[in-house]
Amino acid sequence: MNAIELNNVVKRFSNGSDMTLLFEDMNLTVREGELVVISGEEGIGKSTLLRMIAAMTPANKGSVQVFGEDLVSIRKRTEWRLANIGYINDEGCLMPYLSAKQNLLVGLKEEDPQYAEREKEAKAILADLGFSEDKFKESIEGLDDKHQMLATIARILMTSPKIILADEPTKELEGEDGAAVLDKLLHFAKKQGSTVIIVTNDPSIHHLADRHFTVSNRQLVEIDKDEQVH
Ligand SMILES: Nc1ncnc2c1ncn2[C@@H]1O[C@H](COP(=O)(O)OP(=O)(O)OP(=O)(O)O)[C@@H](O)[C@H]1O
Repeated sequence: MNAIELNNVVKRFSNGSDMTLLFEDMNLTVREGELVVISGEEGIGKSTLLRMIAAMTPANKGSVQVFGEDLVSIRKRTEWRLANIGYINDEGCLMPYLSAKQNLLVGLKEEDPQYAEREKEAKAILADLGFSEDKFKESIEGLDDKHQMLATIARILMTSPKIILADEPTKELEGEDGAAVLDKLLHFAKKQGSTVIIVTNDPSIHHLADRHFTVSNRQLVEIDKDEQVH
């Protein structure tokens, strides 16, 4: 089954008399479970593409479908997003004064019947991502960049999203740290059967992708694996 299908999409933004045309007759099909990487110059529309798939901004023309559902017809967007999409970026979706574990359990009270089960899951995810006991009790703002990003990923993984959209997830991390974080994310995504789109210009990630695209002439162009520079 196709997880994501964009057909003949036009996307533009108007700022007063200025108009930015980002995509024109753009098409993309991503199969369930696939890992797609998108790279390209700054300002070319990569984040906007992810935001269209997450129903955060609409296409001006054409259709965007996720698991066969046209995003135009979705009524409760926030609920739909929470149920289907895990969106990772460096703006962070975590509360800085809470610990990683508390962030994973936000919305649950200790007396809730499902608390114990969810707490077990949270601990297992954090431990798998390499958190030691004292690290997952540390407040988010007390963690280093790598563990902050891992905590963000853990929060997303707690919801077992069908689709993970990651916008430059390793931008703030140095070489090996970035690779280690990404390795964890991809390992979990595979385990959960999630479909993943990663926007990144980090060449060390490109070879991990099932398919790699860039944006050229307002369309997505697939880069042949053999042409990639490592
Ligand atoms: N909500 C908006 N209103 C107006 N213009 C916007 C809006 N969102 C994005 N843009 C413009 O669209 C262009 C593409 O932005 P986008 O963030 O999608 O690019 P990008 O390829 O992800 O670049 P970067 O690597 O800098 O994040 C930019 O010129 C940006 O200013």
